[in-house]
Amino acid sequence: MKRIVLASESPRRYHLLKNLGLEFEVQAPKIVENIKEGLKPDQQAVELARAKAWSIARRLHSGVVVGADTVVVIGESILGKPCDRNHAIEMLALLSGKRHQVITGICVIDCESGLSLEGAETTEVYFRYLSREEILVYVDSGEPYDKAGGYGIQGLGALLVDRIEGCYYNVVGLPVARLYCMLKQVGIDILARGWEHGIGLPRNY
Ligand SMILES: Cc1cn([C@H]2C[C@H](O)[C@@H](COP(=O)(O)OP(=O)(O)OP(=O)(O)O)O2)c(=O)[nH]c1=O
Repeated sequence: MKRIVLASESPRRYHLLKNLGLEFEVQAPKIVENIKEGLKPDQQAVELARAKAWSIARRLHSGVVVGADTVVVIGESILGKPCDRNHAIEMLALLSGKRHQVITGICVIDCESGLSLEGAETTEVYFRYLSREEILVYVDSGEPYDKAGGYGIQGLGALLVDRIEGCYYNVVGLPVARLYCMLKQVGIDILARGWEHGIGLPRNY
């Protein structure tokens, strides 16, 4: 069984993988998240996912490393995490009543063969019109700060979202179905592993 290393400090990515019944290790990626000029948003997300994965993979001789990076895109702007309260308020005001894209880049590296797979998944997210009051109350919940675009769809941020098109898990930071297909290409079948270990919903769920 190949060892899997998640190159991420994101608690969301950890829980999404854990929910699939996967055994894996976590190592914090060591990169400075510099955005290169001239790259399209999906290319930027992949570039950062690749840098995170390689920062761990270059020290390993075996196993498979997974890196990911999530950005929010609205028009020409790419939103990362807000740096302070005003920045969070600004981001949410920008997203209010509009459609934006959440893009997660993923990179999977098989350390033994050096094979590297990468891709970007896009989900369209439509926000409700948010009142100033709603934005302020939401920001003061503290939820926006460690999240791209300044919201978390998996938490109170669900109340800001009218609807989405595409993968929900992609918005939370890891498109698990896409990752499943990538891991299969390096010889890891999450579905079969979970089944072997009796992971899955109870019959009457
Ligand atoms: C839009 C959105 C983003 N996010 C999160 C997912 C990512 O963790 C984060 C974007 O930051 P990232 O830089 O992609 O990841 P990270 O810094 O949290 O973790 P690491 O680099 O160690 O892997 O925003 C949510 O949790 N919910 C949401 O609805």
